[in-house]
Amino acid sequence: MTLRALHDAARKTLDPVHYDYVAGGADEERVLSANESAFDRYLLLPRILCGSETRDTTVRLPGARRAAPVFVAPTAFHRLMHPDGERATARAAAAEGAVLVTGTAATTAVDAVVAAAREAAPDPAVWFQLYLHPRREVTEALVRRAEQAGCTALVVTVDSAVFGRHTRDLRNGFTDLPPGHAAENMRDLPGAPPGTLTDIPMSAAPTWRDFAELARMTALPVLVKGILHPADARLALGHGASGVIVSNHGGRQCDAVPAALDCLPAVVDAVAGRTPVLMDGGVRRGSDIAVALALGATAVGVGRPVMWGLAAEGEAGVRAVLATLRDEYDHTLALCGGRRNADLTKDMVVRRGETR
Ligand SMILES: Cc1cc2nc3c(=O)[nH]c(=O)nc-3n(C[C@H](O)[C@H](O)[C@H](O)COP(=O)(O)O)c2cc1C
Ligand SMILES: O=C(O)C(=O)c1ccccc1
Repeated sequence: MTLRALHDAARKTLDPVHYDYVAGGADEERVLSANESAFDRYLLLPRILCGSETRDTTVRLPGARRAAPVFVAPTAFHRLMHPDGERATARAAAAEGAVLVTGTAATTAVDAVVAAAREAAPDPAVWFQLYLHPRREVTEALVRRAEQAGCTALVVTVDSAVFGRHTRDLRNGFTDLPPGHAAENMRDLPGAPPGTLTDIPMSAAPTWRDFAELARMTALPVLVKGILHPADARLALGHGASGVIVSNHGGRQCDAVPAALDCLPAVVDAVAGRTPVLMDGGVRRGSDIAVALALGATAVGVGRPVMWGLAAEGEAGVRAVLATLRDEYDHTLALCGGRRNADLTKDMVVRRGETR
């Protein structure tokens, strides 16, 4: 099954309101389309007669060596996609050797997510995504839940001082989760009772002080997700971040920002090798992974494709998405004369219409 076929199958099986929730973006959905079309503006310039019969696509990330430079980006409410929800995603990611970033908005508690991953592989890598909460004790309780569950890194999302205006959800009147579904990690924590789309309180004015405080709360590596400006990448390093994720939240927050891929090179320059630079947004095929790596990314995240695989075929569908991306990437690497990820360098990408 190709990613496109899984997307079509998901669209057919899902409640159209839930399909729209995942597919949609903010406002006029300009950034949503820009993320994907940015990849069409870059082309690969392969090197020849320098390849290898077998390639090493493994990647070293904070707290984990993984099979391929692809991770599952944090997305909310997997049980809206499939009854097995996050457990299926966790088993699939672990079996395929990919990092799973599970998050505060998961419909399965983080300890159950890590337990499911461990059923599929002895040494999975599950990271936990959270927001800076208005109340420090809520943030701290989530950090302890993630640590106790066995997560190996934290991801703090910093592009969501306010919820994005999701046009399709507003049009569809989608505000509450169906009965029996909730943001399980929020259970028994102060704040609104779980059950609505927006019941995860987020600080409306988070600061670097709050971030640094969180980083000091834990011995786990902490990555910052939602960096677009190179100066913020430098600040992240100065405040104890173990990695940055260039992301515009899949076009679901500010609808007037550049494509994530277009923000990558300046962040890579600013970080200058001091920490891994991850990116997400619009990655749909193996050659997209190769382009992002050539532009300096250590690994790329996928959000919606995983949701479509989950909706279409549960665990098998997520495995198909991750395996397809890895195979396509390995194939592209071979065609570019690469033996390992680091062989993809900046001189091997050109803008459409240009050559070296
Ligand atoms: C349905 C949905 C829910 C999301 N929920 C979260 C979330 O809870 N936390 C977060 O940091 N990012 C969230 N994101 C953003 C993703 O982590 C990621 O940045 C984005 O989906 C990447 O773009 P892609 O879908 O084009 O791969 C969500 C994205 C989608 C589509
Ligand atoms: O939908 C989203 O993009 C998202 O990030 C989110 C976060 C918390 C609760 C629900 C959705």
